Amino acid sequence: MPQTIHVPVLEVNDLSVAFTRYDRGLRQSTVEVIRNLHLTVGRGELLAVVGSSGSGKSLLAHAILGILPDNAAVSGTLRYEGEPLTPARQEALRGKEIALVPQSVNFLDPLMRVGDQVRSSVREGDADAEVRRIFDRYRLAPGTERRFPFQLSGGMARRVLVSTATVGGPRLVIADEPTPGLDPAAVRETLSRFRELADEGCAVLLITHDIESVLPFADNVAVFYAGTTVETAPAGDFSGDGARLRHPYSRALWQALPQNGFSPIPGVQPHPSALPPGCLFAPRCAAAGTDCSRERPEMRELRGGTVRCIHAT
Ligand SMILES: Nc1ncnc2c1ncn2[C@@H]1O[C@H](COP(=O)(O)OP(=O)(O)OP(=O)(O)O)[C@@H](O)[C@H]1O
Ligand code: NI
Repeated sequence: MPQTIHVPVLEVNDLSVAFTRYDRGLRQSTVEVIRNLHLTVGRGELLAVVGSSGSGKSLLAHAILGILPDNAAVSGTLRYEGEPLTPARQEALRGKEIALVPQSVNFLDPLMRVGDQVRSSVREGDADAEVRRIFDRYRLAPGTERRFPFQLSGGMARRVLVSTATVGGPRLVIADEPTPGLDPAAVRETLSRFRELADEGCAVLLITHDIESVLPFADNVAVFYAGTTVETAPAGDFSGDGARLRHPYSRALWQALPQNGFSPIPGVQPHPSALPPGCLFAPRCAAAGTDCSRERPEMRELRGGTVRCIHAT
């Protein structure tokens, strides 16, 4: 028997995303908003991506799908099922094998009945039957098909977005903040659906602010800070006082939760156009020494996860 080689569904290696701005007349400046970003998601894995607003989570999703605006320059490598994810492949797979649950319900076409929107994402089989099957799965009543987006509640619109993304049987689902504005029961319900997709063999990348809600459903967590990953950890490492976490920022995020004492982190995340030298978190880090400001720490493996901090043990 040939040995099974474990290839991740998605591999992101040294990704960077920069935007070119034309300030005034011919003056042009480039701002790098994502850099040195690494992550992998495997079959059956739910990877939660957490980090504060503006840390680059949505841009990562858009880079994977190939839907960044024209003034964005991307470098690094993306691999899907072991093969480079070229723009042509992104276009061919987008909305099919690779599906996005977008951050905003405004992605629904306001002038199109929701049944038609979901139907257009069906890949094989009887389209009407597939739409009924997926609506049933996400507890959307049959009459929902004929409604327009403005006739849906926020929670229903979210479930329509999930239906659209999953009706075609994707192998990689990227959900960008799929639960804002939902009550706690609806949040758990939505997250358990993503867990189900992972259990069926899908690779799921779930972007969220709500680290606490996602933990029971996630296998691993990638922590973003100022446009890069500072740590990847098994979800179980987010527990107790956070001692098992590797990066001071992950620990700070964890300790900022109300049930963990609500200790806020002093300072703010640096703007992409004014990054500090060395470690990006150093100016806010209680454990930082002068050595932290010398160079950008490399991502390294540590205790079953990865970390970008020279002092982590
Ligand atoms: N089209 C653009 N041109 C220039 N800068 C941009 C553009 N889109 C996003 N950015 C910048 O890139 C950074 C990352 O944005 P992104 O939307 O990925 O953050 P996010 O982590 O998804 O935040 P949130 O949690 O608020 O959704 C921000 O500083 C943002 O201002
Ligand atoms: Ni976002």
